[in-house]
Amino acid sequence: MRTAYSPDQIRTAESALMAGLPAGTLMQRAAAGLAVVCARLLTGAHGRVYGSRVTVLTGSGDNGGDALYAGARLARRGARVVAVLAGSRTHEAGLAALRAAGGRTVAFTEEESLGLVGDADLVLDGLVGIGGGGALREPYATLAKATADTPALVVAVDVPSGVDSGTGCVEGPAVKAHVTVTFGAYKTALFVDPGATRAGMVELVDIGLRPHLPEPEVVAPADGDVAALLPRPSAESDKYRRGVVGIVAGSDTYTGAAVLSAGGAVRAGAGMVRFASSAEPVRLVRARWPEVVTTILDTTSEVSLDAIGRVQAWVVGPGMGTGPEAHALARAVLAADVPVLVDADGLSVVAADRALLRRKAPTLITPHAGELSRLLGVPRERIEARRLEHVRRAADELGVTVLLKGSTTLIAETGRPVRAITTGTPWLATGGTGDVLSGIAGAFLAGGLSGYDAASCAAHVHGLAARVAARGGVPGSGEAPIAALDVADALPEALRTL
Ligand SMILES: NC(=O)C1=CN([C@@H]2O[C@H](COP(=O)(O)OP(=O)(O)OC[C@H]3O[C@@H](n4cnc5c(N)ncnc54)[C@H](OP(=O)(O)O)[C@@H]3O)[C@@H](O)[C@H]2O)[C@@H](O)CC1
Ligand SMILES: Nc1ncnc2c1ncn2[C@@H]1O[C@H](COP(=O)(O)OP(=O)(O)O)[C@@H](O)[C@H]1O
Ligand SMILES: [K+]
Repeated sequence: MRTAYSPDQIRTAESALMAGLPAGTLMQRAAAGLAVVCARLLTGAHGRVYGSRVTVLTGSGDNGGDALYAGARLARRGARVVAVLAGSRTHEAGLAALRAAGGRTVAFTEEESLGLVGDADLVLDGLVGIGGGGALREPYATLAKATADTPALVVAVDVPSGVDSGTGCVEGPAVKAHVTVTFGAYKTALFVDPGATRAGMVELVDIGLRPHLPEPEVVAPADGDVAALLPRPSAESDKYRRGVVGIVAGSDTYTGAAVLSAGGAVRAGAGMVRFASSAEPVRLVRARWPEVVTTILDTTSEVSLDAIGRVQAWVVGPGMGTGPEAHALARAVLAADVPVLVDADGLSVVAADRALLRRKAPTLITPHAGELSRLLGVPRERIEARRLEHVRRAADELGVTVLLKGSTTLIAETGRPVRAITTGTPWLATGGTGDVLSGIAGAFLAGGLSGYDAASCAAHVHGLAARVAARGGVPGSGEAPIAALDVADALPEALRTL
C-alpha cells in the first residue's frame, strides 16, 4: 500500500527525525534525490544534462530551498540554470549554493520570467510546498499558469504549487507538472483529485521519515494488495460457496444498465448471478449473459424477493428508475440481511428516504459527485472541489461505506484511512462504465469481502480493465475509446495480471 499523510503529520515526523541529525541534512537528501530525477528526465529527453536550460521557480520557503540546491547540483553538471526569485525572501544558503555552482538568479519581472519558463528544457516548481495555503498570490499565480503552456518538462518540488497538500483542493491557478518529486512520504493531495491530476507521475525520495510516520490519512492499494484480497476459487469451491450475487436493475425505459451490471458481476467471477427486473431487461440480460439466472418481477403487487432465490449480496439501482415501483424494490432489497450495494437510481431513491440506509447488514454506496450531492444536500461543484472531505462526511453521516467515483476514486468508511484508486483512464468517462463497476463490486461482496475491500478491489480492477480495453489488449500500445461493455469483457485479462 502506498500511504499518504497530511502536512501536520509530515511536520511532526520531520521534527522527530531532525532531532537526531545535523541541521540541513534533510534538505540535502531531498535536493539530491530531486536532482537525480531531473538529470534522468533531461537525459531521457535531450540525451544529456550538460547545456540544458533549467528554470527554477523559487518561493520564499524551504520548498524554494530544495529547488535551489537541486538547481546547484544540475549547474555543477553543466546545466544552464536560472532561478526566478518570486518570494518576499529567498532561502539564503540555497541561493548561495546555486550562485557558487554558476547558476544565475533574476528577480521576478513578468516578461523575463515568462520567457524563461517558455524557453526552458525543464522548469522546477519550488514556489510552495507543504507550507502553502489558499489560492496562490501574485506573482506565483502568473508563474503557475505559465507551466501549463510551456513545452518544457515541468517538475514539481514536493507538491505542485497551488494544490493544497493536505486535501488535494485547487483554489486558483496551480502548477501542472509532468513529474512531482515528493520527499519522505506521499502527501494526501498526490492521491486525491483535483490535486492528483496536477502532479503527473509521482516519485518518492526517501529521506528517512518512514520510522516516524503515524497511521496514514489516505492509502493507495497496489496490484499486490488487491491480488491478496481478491476472492479466488479453491478445490472445495462450488458456485454457491463462491458467492451468489443478486442484481435488481434496469426497467423498460433503461435496459442497458441491467446488461452492464450483470456483465460486471459475471466477468468479475461471481459463483452465480441472479437477476430480477421487468420483462424487457430480463430478456436482454438473458440474451447477452445466458449464465445469469433471471426472474421477471411483478411490480404491480407487493414486492417480494423470495422468488428470486438466496444470495450472499445484492446490487440495487442501475437503470431502475426513481418512481414508486423503484422505491418499493429498493426498500425490499435493503430489508434483506445480507450486504447491499446501492448505485445510480437506487441512490436517488435513498436520497429521498435516507432511513432506508439504517440497517444491520453492511451497505456500500457508489455515487459520482452528482449523486453524492443529492444525498448530502451539497452542491456538486463543492463536492468535486473537496472530494476527500465529502467522501468522509458521507461515510460518517450515512453510516455506510462510500465509493466516490471520479478520475480518482475514493473509498471511505468511518475509522479507516480513505483508500484512493488511481488505476483508471480518462477513457472510462463514458456512459455505462459505472454500471459495470456495480456488478464487479457486487460479485466481490458476495464473495465474502467487506464493503471497504469489495469497493477497493472493484474500483482497482475496473480501472485496470479499462486500460486493457483501451489498449485493445496489446500491452504498451496507445489508448483508444472504449464502450462500457468492453470494460466488462476485459476483466479476465486484467485479473490475470494480478
Ligand atoms: N517536512 C520535511 O520533512 C521536509 C521539507 N522540505 C521542504 O520544505 C517544504 C516546506 O517548507 P516551508 O515550511 O518553508 O513552506 P513552503 O512550502 O516552502 O511555503 C511557505 C511559504 O510559501 C508562501 N506561501 C504560502 N501560501 C502561499 C500562497 N497561497 N501564495 C503565495 N505564497 C504562499 C509563504 O510565504 P510568505 O507569505 O511568508 O512570503 C510561506 O512562507 C516542503 O514542502 C519541502 O519541499 C525538505 O526540504 C526536506 C524535508
Ligand atoms: N476522467 C476519468 N478518469 C478515470 N476514470 C473516470 C473518469 N471519469 C469517470 N471515471 C470513472 O468512470 C466511471 C463512470 O461511472 P458513472 O459516472 O456512474 O457512469 P454511468 O452512470 O454512465 O455508468 C466511474 O468508475 C468513474 O470513476
Ligand atoms: K512546489
